[in-house]
Amino acid sequence: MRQQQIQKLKTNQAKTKVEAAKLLQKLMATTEWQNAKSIATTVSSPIEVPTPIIVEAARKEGKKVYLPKTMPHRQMVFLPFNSREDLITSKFGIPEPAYDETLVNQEPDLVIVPGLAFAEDSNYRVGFGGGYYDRFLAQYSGSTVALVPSAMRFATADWEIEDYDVKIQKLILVD
Ligand SMILES: Nc1nc2c(c(=O)[nH]1)N(C=O)[C@@H](CNc1ccc(C(=O)N[C@@H](CCC(=O)O)C(=O)O)cc1)CN2
Ligand SMILES: Nc1ncnc2c1ncn2[C@@H]1O[C@H](COP(=O)(O)OP(=O)(O)OP(=O)(O)O)[C@@H](O)[C@H]1O
Repeated sequence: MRQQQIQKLKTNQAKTKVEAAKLLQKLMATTEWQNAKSIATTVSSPIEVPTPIIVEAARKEGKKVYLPKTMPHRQMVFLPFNSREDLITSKFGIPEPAYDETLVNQEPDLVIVPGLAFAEDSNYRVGFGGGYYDRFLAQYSGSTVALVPSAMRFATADWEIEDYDVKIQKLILVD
């Protein structure tokens, strides 16, 4: 399912990019966004919802922006995003902040959760399969949202839901 979905997202890259602007507008209208002083997002790959516009919007509103860094044992920590130049590309090809224990923040006010597919009726998701977000979200108590372009949207989960899967609090959908 994951491989099939990656292919679909590749085919729909241009459409996802167009929809991203609308998704950001809807995100900015939520109370979760408006109340957040700190937000966590990712450095998007080409098949994902582009995140530079999210970072820009957050900065403009004075919100602190955090990015994930993957750690041993499939752990993930969030570190401040200051400049593109400070990021180090991981072995998975994703630029990440450098590790600094004193800067880790595992409770940003709002986490924008990435994924490959989202179920509209249950808010369950499929990610890249590392289990990083499921492990993190099991410990996290703030707000979670996901930006869902049409290519990631499913009326219901046609995949297996596992015990460790964590629902996203709010899915932002295109009209
Ligand atoms: N843009 C973005 N950044 C992100 C995520 C994401 O979904 N999107 N993540 C969301 O979680 C984390 C990284 N997720 C990962 C998920 C899976 C694998 C993974 O399966 N790696 C394989 C090697 C690749 C392969 O299968 O060939 C492995 O560990 O064996 C790595 C990272 C943190 N950063
Ligand atoms: N809270 C957890 N504790 C221990 N193991 C976990 C936990 N959550 C997930 N896992 C393990 O991680 C593996 C990957 O999970 P899954 O396939 O749901 O990843 P994903 O949600 O698609 O990926 P990601 O969260 O990185 O985007 C599973 O094999 C599962 O056993």
